[in-house]
Amino acid sequence: MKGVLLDQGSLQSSDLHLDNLIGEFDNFKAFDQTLSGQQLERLKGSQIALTNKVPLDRETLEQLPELRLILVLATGTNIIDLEAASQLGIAVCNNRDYSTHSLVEHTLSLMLALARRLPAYQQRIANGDWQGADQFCLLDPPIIELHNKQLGVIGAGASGTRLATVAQALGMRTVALESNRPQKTSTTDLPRVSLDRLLKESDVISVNCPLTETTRNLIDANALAQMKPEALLINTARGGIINEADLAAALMRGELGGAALDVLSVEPPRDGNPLLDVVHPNLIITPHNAWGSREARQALIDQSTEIVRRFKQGEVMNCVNQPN
Ligand SMILES: NC(=O)C1=CN([C@@H]2O[C@H](COP(=O)(O)OP(=O)(O)OC[C@H]3O[C@@H](n4cnc5c(N)ncnc54)[C@H](O)[C@@H]3O)[C@@H](O)[C@H]2O)C=CC1
Ligand SMILES: O=C(O)C(=O)CO
Repeated sequence: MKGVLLDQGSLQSSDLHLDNLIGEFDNFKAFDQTLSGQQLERLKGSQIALTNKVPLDRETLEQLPELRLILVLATGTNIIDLEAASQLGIAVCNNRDYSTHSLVEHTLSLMLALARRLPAYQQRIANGDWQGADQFCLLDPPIIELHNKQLGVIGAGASGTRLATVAQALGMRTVALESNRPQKTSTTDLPRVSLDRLLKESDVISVNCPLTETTRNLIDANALAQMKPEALLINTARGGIINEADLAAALMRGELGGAALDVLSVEPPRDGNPLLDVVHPNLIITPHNAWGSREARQALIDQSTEIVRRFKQGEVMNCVNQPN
């Protein structure tokens, strides 16, 4: 079995054990980075393509008759043309629940930093405001206490439910918007609500769903207008779920309490992004590294190894499409 990993550099794998994964292949080749247009030449003759964020479109897949499996080294599979893969009989598998602790710890940091207005206070100290103050403390801008506030999670899967549990420990009420059947989230602690109710009633909103044609631009100008003026919005899922121009405009008009984003619609944002130009006292942007603890990255490699091992035995684990 020949496998090609297109973007090993994205894993920062020097502190990881890759031997078991590589050992599953007769022939394994890894590239640090694969630029647009290089996918076809690199994947020719391989049965398994491994990719974290290198896209695989229909045109490329149609020219890879030997490809049997695309193993996405991530949970989000929006970089793959799933319909084309299905039609061409190529299975697409993802990694599940590998980074939940890392992602939720990151999201919690963002939520607390927004509520405590850490970016604004850091800036005020850098400006010398505390040093020259009349009183022993600064209390402007106002601090939000999360206890008794409502967290609304969009997507009650691995990360959304874990985040809700952690938020409950802070004394937050939690609700969820979830498209799946009610098994995972039928507890009274995480009642399901409509998008309208979640937007109108939540003090903190966290996006934890995949980017699909249904969720693209889910949070647009209309959705932002429904949110409380002091609401905090966090997105650790995918950039395209929030309309970035609409969010930038809402922030600049002062219509939102703050926002924290770990993901942008184009990454890295080489050509800029409307949100990178926003000057706002309560905006935090992190470089898509919520998943990136060493533990999570090793779990990703270990789960991928298991997927390849089972695939060789004829079982398709974590399949996200319906290959013909
Ligand atoms: N920033 C980062 O480092 C990371 C980002 N992610 C992103 O976060 C997303 C969520 O991750 P997990 O919670 O682990 O995935 P998951 O698959 O366990 O949960 C996603 C949930 O969203 C639900 N969902 C799908 N469409 C929906 C819709 N239209 N409305 C409401 N709910 C919907 C699903 O039914 C599922 O329960 C991933 O798809 C990925 O794009 C995941 C890991 C790390
Ligand atoms: O797992 C994911 O979906 C991520 O975005 C991390 O690469």
